[in-house]
Amino acid sequence: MTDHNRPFSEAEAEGLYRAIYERRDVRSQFLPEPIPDEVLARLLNAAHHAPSVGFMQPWDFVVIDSVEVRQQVLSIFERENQRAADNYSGERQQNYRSLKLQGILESPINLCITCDRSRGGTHVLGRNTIVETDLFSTCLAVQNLWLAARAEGIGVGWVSIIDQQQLADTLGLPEHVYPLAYLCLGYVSEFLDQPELQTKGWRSRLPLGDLVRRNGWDTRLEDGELLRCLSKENL
Ligand SMILES: Cc1cc2c(cc1C)N(C[C@H](O)[C@H](O)[C@H](O)COP(=O)(O)O)c1[nH]c(=O)[nH]c(=O)c1N2
Repeated sequence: MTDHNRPFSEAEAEGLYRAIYERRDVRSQFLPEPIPDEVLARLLNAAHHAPSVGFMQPWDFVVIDSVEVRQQVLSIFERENQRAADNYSGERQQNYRSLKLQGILESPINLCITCDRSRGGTHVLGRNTIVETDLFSTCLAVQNLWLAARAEGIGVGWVSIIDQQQLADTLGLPEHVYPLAYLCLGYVSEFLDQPELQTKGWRSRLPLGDLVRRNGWDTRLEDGELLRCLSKENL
């Protein structure tokens, strides 16, 4: 009988950490080959095993392989991306415009992970005070899928430069269903070592030691073992 309480073997733990560290947001490296349904089903099942407030499971998965629908979503992206570029000027704007921020048509499958805000009725256990916990839960489903996809050699790119209402209309979502994540999925030519925004000089990973505080906001880690270990992790 399997002992479900045993810790992961070293190789299993390493696999999990690999998925975490080598997961990338993918926009430019998609290959057109299709994702077999069997593999897609595994990814959706990984998402479906995410934690959720009151076991609400507020997600649905809208699988989009129609080129026509994807073209409509791309148009929504293009309008919003133009507006986003207007937030910058000069060199920063040029850099922004040079970034590839979606792979809607290049990836074989787009997936909208939605959050049904009414699932489970009016009183969901744990959602009495913080009503956004249904959205948080759905984000965890996205992350489960993202990590499982990495382990399967499949890239995922999250496209959020999109007007949510226009997206909801395009997909015919009911009013109580929120389009939380629009994702592009496909096999890739490579997974980059670093976030693309970092290699393109947009923004770098922050030093972890600067982000850890103790017992309250005002106390940073000045020295000690934890800070030394965190600095090592950062390398
Ligand atoms: C909620 C949310 C929304 C977006 C993203 C992520 C998340 C979590 N990211 C991807 C983001 O840029 C990326 O995760 C970071 O740059 C870090 O890179 P890696 O994911 O580690 O490769 C993203 N990327 C992109 O090209 N277009 C987009 O619209 C978005 N939107």
